[in-house]
Amino acid sequence: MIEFNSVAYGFDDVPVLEDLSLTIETGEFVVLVGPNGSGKTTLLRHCNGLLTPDSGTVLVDGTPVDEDLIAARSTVGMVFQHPRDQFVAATVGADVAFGPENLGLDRSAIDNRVTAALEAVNMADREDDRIETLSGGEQARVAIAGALAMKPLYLVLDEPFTGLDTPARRSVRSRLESLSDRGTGILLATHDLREVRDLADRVIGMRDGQIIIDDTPEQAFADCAELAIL
Ligand SMILES: Nc1ncnc2c1ncn2[C@@H]1O[C@H](COP(=O)(O)OP(=O)(O)OP(=O)(O)O)[C@@H](O)[C@H]1O
Repeated sequence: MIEFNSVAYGFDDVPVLEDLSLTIETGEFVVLVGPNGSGKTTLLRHCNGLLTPDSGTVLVDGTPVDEDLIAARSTVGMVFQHPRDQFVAATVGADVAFGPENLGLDRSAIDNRVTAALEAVNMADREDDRIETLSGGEQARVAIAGALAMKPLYLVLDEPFTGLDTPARRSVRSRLESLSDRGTGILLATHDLREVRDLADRVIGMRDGQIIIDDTPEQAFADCAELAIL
């Protein structure tokens, strides 16, 4: 379970999140929507300690994130908005191996994780490909594989469809669907609720750093239209 308890956060004393409380259950598929600047990315970055609350707490499976960053980062995988900014190596295999290598695993365990993560995103046998030669959709899937290689219980994705063409969106979407089916909790921020409405268990709508909708996809879709937050 990822828990936000009365979290407040500001940049340079400008408040962004205010008294925000939220619980995401293990295995849930939660979609986060809201206008530009409503605080979605800021919220997501608290899930694995990239940002620390000014007040309040964020807990992952009961442990405050800032008390055990390694545990939080192994449990919560993060896929950023522009996958290109996330890559640390020139080839697919080396990039996906980077996280497990930092866990100090032995080579065969690392290789197994890389193979499984690439299989999960339909990129098996592409380990030697150079990242710069991949399409946008393939890069998005490699970024997801990099997070999966840490065997996270939760996957947090910030606008994973941005800049992708239709086939690539479909492909990322179907990967997320199968991960969710296999029990990975997913928290995904998007501008386009339609894209993932049928995958979501629950939709959270934000405005001005606060949660104003927390409902089933059907109800939330209607509320988003009414509140003009999409
Ligand atoms: N590094 C930063 N320094 C100062 N202000 C920031 C920083 N990052 C975000 N902000 C501000 O915090 C507010 C929330 O931004 P955030 O990126 O969390 O919103 P968002 O809902 O993810 O927006 P978008 O949909 O455009 O990505 C905005 O007013 C933004 O300008």
